[in-house]
Amino acid sequence: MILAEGLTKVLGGREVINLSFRVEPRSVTGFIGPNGAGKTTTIKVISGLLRKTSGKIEVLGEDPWDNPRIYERMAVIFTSIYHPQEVRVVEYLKDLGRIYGKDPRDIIQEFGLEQHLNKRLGQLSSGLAQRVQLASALLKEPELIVADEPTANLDPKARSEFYDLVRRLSKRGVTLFISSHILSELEKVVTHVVFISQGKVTFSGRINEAMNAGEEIYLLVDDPERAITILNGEMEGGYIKVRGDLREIVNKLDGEGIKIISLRRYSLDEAFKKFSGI
Ligand SMILES: Nc1ncnc2c1ncn2[C@@H]1O[C@H](COP(=O)(O)OP(=O)(O)OP(=O)(O)O)[C@@H](O)[C@H]1O
Repeated sequence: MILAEGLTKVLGGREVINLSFRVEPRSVTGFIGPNGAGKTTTIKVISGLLRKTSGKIEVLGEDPWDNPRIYERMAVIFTSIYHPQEVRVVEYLKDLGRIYGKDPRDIIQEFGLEQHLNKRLGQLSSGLAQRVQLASALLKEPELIVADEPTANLDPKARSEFYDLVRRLSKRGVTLFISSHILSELEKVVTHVVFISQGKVTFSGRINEAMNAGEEIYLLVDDPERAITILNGEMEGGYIKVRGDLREIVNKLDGEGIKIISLRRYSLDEAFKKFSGI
């Protein structure tokens, strides 16, 4: 769906990205990196808003700068909605519906926008604006959605609604490429990740490969003092961090009558830090 090979972009005389990665069809791929890593620059090159400096970029099999026709098959979503603020939701969706030859009524219903149709785009809360943006993106029935920090301005409830939509779209077969640094939620929806740090890819692959790279296991137990001694672990936050075979660890605690309240292996955040040497 997206293929970058030695893709570079020079801005202000400096090479800000130099990347190789691939986005598999029907995946939900998280594009993860700290501020300034080059996510927005990469997404602008993918969207054909910026021309690459060198290397290869293919989106739906074409170079996005030379083949604007691919935009009929993809949608790009940014943190904020870039459309005339005084236009009403209903006019906006109807206009787009006319362009793409689609009746917007089903989408309006699916996205629960009926009671917001007369609001102007400039009046919408961030969550609602993001919902309208996604609804409008779907009017073209895209095969690929590229989203740059789509949840950055959203509160936790709106973020969780956004990720529910991502799951639904993914079930329909849409490929999604989503940049973010809010990893705790992205972790629940992505199938693949591309980690980027200082313009370079530090890991690219399936999420389980990224998560398996962690050797630590984090445990919340009802008797941490005793568990630390038994397992030779250390406290990290409220959790005990241990290394070793998961089954052996659980058996040892069971044998001592220590109850495990919660257990987790690794988070996307920790995987990112490990791969990026942070
Ligand atoms: N027009 C420009 N001229 C010069 N340097 C730029 C320009 N645009 C971006 N940069 C630099 O390129 C680097 C990558 O920026 P980019 O916005 O792509 O990062 P990002 O990962 O999206 O970060 P953020 O999460 O803060 O948006 C940064 O160091 C930034 O300062």
